[in-house]
Amino acid sequence: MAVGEDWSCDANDALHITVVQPGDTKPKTLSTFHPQFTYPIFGDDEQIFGYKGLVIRLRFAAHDLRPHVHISYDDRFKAVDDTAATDLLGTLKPFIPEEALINLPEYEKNVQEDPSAKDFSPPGKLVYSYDVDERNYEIWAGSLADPAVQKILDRAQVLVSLFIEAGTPLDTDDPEWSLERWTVFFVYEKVKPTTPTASSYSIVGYATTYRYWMYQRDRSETPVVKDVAFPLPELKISELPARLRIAQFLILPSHHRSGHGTHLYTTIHAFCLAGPTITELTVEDPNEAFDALRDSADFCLLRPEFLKHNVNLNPDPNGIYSGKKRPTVVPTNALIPTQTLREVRTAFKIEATQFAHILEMYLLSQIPKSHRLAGGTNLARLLIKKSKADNPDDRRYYWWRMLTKQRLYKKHRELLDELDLTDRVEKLDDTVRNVEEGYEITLGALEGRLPEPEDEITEASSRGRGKRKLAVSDDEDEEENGAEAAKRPKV
Ligand SMILES: CC(=O)SCCNC(=O)CCNC(=O)[C@H](O)C(C)(C)COP(=O)(O)OP(=O)(O)OC[C@H]1O[C@@H](n2cnc3c(N)ncnc32)[C@H](O)[C@@H]1OP(=O)(O)O
Repeated sequence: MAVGEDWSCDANDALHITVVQPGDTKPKTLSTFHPQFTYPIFGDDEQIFGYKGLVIRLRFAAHDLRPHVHISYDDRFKAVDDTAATDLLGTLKPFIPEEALINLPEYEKNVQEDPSAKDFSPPGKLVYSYDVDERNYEIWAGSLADPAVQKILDRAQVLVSLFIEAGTPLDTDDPEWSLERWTVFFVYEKVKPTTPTASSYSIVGYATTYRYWMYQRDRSETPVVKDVAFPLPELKISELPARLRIAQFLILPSHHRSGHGTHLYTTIHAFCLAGPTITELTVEDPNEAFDALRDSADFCLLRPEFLKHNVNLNPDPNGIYSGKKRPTVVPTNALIPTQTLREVRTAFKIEATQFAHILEMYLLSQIPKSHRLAGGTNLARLLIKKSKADNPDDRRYYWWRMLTKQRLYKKHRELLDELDLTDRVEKLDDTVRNVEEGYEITLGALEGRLPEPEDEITEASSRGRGKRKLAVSDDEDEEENGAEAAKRPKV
């Protein structure tokens, strides 16, 4: 319909997100950017009907995220029968706090003359400080049961719909015991105040995390019906064994690719390590960019441990398979030190699938590139020679593919078993190749950035963490298939 085409505009272009701070006489813009998505607000087509020259400006004060919505346009479609311009305020209202709807001069006055700005400090406790390019940043963490945390989070929530695909804002009206499960991390830049009354904090990003009860069955005990006194003693959620799950993770576009996401992630991981009842760190629906960030961070974290323990693939597992006899199973325990790896995984509280990815990536990196697909190795030849290849690095690469295939097969067994043998083999081959290519991208990005192995071993030793066992054993499957396994789209 011609009317519709003329009067429609792209919602992502129309929406401008602006971070403001006090200026000489009125608030000034610190940064401005467009959202990545608007479909949760304006529908799948991300189109707004009925305006020409539409600008929806969503302002946030840099320190406390005080919000404001301002709508302007050159022309508006006059309603014809049932066809009318989108009700912008009505559409936006469920996503923004009521306080954002005051008039612009009043908002600007509130920001410019905010009497509490000078003494503002982010909610929660300061947990980490760092510098990037001679600018100072701080990470603060607080419970969602804290009204100060809730206030900033409520103001920030619309950003979830605008930047995190399939992300949904949290319900901060939940009962207190439930809110207490949540810890929110805020990243702020420590800035020179722009006016004598302005704040010295400017938002960079934030993440929400929650404790997720972890069922742990003591297999040595036979379940029995117990005679317990009623009522039961009150349980404190913080005292129960739990996984910590990252729900929403966001760095404002004006601060992307400066390492803030990595600092935020490693701070959350450190919080997880310090929590005596937290057993593991997991992530809810990570996207590709987050996976890349997490893989690099976890690789840098675990590599010194792997080096310290001389983790590598045994090219001659037990010596028995290199002879004439062809192995019928992947000799996992003879290929990698599963006991040590389980200890490392437990000590570092890394979720099983993620640990397997990092381990595979590390083992791959220990094979010289010329013996990997990325370095042009002769795969067809290797697939004939298999574990009997002459060169130990070729055998390592052969076993690397087998180990990775074993994990992939266990993970996708149901799906793969539906295929006939030829298709199954082909599918697994394709998948292992995709996985390998993904690892090569991360390894390539890290190349030149990692310290020398000797320096890393010293660093790992001085950290002195505990240990136990992992890998691609059947026990791991049980953990992965539990309701608590992270929903990773990655294989
Ligand atoms: C659980 C969830 O919430 S999943 C959703 C995650 N959040 C979002 O997607 C919201 C919008 N995006 C963001 O907030 C940010 O882009 C983040 C959180 C994904 C990344 O934050 P940043 O501060 O830019 O990450 P950081 O600078 O630490 O980058 C670390 C590494 O992650 C990877 N990475 C970061 N962003 C991207 C990207 N867009 N695409 C691919 N890789 C990326 C890179 O390997 C990068 O290292 P490099 O810059 O040296 O190449």
